[in-house]
Amino acid sequence: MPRFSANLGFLWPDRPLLDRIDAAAAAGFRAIELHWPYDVSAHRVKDRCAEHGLVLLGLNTPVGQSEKGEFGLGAVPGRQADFEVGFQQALEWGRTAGASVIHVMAGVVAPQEKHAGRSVLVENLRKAASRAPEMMLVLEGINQRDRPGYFYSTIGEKAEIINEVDAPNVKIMFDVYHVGVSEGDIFGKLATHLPIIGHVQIAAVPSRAEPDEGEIHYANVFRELDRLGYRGWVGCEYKPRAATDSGLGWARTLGTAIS
Ligand SMILES: O=C(O)[C@@H](O)C(=O)CO
Ligand SMILES: [Mg+2]
Repeated sequence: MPRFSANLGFLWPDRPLLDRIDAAAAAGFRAIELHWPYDVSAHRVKDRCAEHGLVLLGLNTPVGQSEKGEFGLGAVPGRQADFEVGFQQALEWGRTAGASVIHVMAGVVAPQEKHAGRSVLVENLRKAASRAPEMMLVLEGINQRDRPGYFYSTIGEKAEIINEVDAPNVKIMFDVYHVGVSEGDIFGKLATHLPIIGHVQIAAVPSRAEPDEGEIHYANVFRELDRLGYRGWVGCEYKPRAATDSGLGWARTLGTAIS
């Protein structure tokens, strides 16, 4: 069965980041992943993870100007210089904290700019990948219902970009929730793209709650990941229905364990 990581962007939202790390350890998680931890000291996060023996996986590049609707800058024409600054910030924070993964966020791109956005993203990724050879850079499609206009929502689009970038440390973040909402055929896509899948995330479809309700039977997804030989982490990136701890029973219901 998979190894689970607690996504502290969504789990234990009622407490500060360092307390969320304590909570993840107390719940039995052996790894954590973050969204945008930049207002917390990377040294303190590193120390707190070390206290609990937790692996810190990764974080996201900054969103840019969220008040203007930006949600990442990787594929946004004209914002290359700001992307570089943001990537450097993610890299420095991640290196200091001991992370090994950076989710390079592509961003929202107008339909008429998509063609240019693709070249921008490929170029940005090539530079980023060579600047951070020890990090795995992951690309995630976000479904159009949650984030209209996001640069990509399908696994195929990301696979094409990765092929074009042609760097060994650029991979897919396969968020089963987004794939389920956007296109389905989870097993087919896992099998086709397994060699370039660097990280997996889960949540119920369509609610994005604990992975024990809705359209996807996650016990089967976990078995399929095992059958395919996936050896990476599975990030629990769901929005708890109520208190995070009271919802953790999903693991036992699905025949697995958090740790
Ligand atoms: O799926 C998501 O939304 C996240 O993985 C993310 O990093 C951006 O919000
Ligand atoms: Mg995700």
